[in-house]
Amino acid sequence: MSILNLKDQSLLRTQSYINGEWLDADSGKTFAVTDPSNGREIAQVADLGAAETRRAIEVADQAMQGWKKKTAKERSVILRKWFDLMMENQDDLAIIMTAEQGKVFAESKGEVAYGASFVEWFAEEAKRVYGDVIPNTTADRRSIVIKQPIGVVAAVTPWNFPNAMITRKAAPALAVGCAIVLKPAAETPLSALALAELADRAGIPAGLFNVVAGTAAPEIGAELTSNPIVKKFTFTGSTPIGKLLMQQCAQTVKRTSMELGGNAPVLVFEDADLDKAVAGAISAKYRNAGQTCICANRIIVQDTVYDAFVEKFTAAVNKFSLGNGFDSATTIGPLITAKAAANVHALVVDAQAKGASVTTGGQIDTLGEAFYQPTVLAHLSNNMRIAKEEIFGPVAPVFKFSTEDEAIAMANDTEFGLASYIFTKDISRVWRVSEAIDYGMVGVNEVAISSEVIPFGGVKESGQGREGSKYGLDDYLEIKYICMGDI
Ligand SMILES: NC(=O)c1ccc[n+]([C@@H]2O[C@H](COP(=O)([O-])OP(=O)(O)OC[C@H]3O[C@@H](n4cnc5c(N)ncnc54)[C@H](O)[C@@H]3O)[C@@H](O)[C@H]2O)c1
Ligand SMILES: O=C[C@H](O)CS(=O)(=O)O
Repeated sequence: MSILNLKDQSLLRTQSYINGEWLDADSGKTFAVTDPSNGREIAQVADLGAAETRRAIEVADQAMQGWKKKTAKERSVILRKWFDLMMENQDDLAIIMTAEQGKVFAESKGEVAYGASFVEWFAEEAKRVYGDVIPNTTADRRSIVIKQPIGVVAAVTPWNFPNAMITRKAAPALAVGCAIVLKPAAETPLSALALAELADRAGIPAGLFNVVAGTAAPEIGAELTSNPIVKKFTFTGSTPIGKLLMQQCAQTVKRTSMELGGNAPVLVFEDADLDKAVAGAISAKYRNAGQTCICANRIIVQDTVYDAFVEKFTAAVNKFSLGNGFDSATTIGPLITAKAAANVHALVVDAQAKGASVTTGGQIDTLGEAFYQPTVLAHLSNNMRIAKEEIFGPVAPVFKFSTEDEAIAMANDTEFGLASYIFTKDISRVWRVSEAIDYGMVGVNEVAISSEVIPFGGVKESGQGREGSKYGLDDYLEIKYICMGDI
């Protein structure tokens, strides 16, 4: 009996979806999915492993042979139906997401729409996969370029966006004619399985979209990264795991896409609109309780406006309401686990021990061990762990700089390079700083930078490849050059 009050209870799937069928684990084992806000069990989910993963890859290869021969328009029509079904079931998908991931319900609804937008976008982009006719160097031949689906795709995704991180991969892969085998995070499999249910209803043929849920991530991952049938491996998650999986893919020379960790700076210059900068930094820091890859990880403010910024920012943080994501009064939910909250607290304790001051928050909340108080730290220094590590929680360290060159140096003093944000009214400074900082994405006086139409991705150890936008198809296509003689 489900504890979730869904309009359509059949969206709550607990078996994996392989070759168009709902399957238990070979072992019969299951694992618990729990609500982070109270530890209550939501469901027992079939706990699959490497053997089932291998079978999923094999059926994906078979299913792809027919799918890739369909026209882009035929694939587009089916993907559009998947989009329509996601939006028709937005509330139920959001209930499932808040229950297993903890995010505020309004954010869950937003993520479902965001996830659906990738399906809508790539249903259209599929019809614009163009080739080239190359003006040749000799008159007796013609050279053309065509683009073809890369092959069976394997995907591994994180718990923090349990819908959108899946469709951001599955939609372009399916759009160009690939099949995909997905391993979602064990913390949030129900969102992935609900997507599979809707894919089935949309008429996505059996074997094309396969979801293998399980707790044996290393074993499932080993199969996905080593099986020679898999031609593309796409990962969204932490940088350490991304590096490991890239190494595993090397043995079969798989093409990889990596969407990894971040350490986003927010640079606030003295000429910025301070209220706009505070509002932007608040949004960039505390979305999803600070558990996004592009969250503000270091807020870096010019010394002449530092005290005013900290005062305004702290006042805004004190307006947050910590609580259960289903409570309409809640503006910040729990972290994914008690361990996550303890990890965040360790960063705060380390900073305080090295001289940081807490202007608000700074503790695991009495609401429960997964609840971390919205926190602001001032008087930071570069020797603190929080200056270098991805916080992944609702803690805002506010650093100070004096000159533009110092701000750029501080922003670049990290192995990460995903998102960054600049607040200034000086248009010359916008260009100087945007071009000087080493990041895949730069928000200028704006932090809501993500959508399906933009190339999302990072540089350095934040990953490789881009998801979304017209560039998002490239990761799932191979270029073929054909030279035609006897002209
Ligand atoms: N760049 C982006 O677009 C983006 C988006 C979301 C999250 N992230 C990053 O993801 C991290 C948070 O997510 P997380 O905690 O789920 O990350 P994680 O790396 O711990 O796990 C991500 C996925 O990898 C799986 N995994 C873990 N170990 C594995 C192994 N040995 N073999 C195969 N699979 C394995 C997990 O089960 C999960 O499905 C943060 O670093 C965040 O910045 C990046
Ligand atoms: O956490 C990573 C997500 O990609 C963030 S966003 O929702 O795409 O901005």
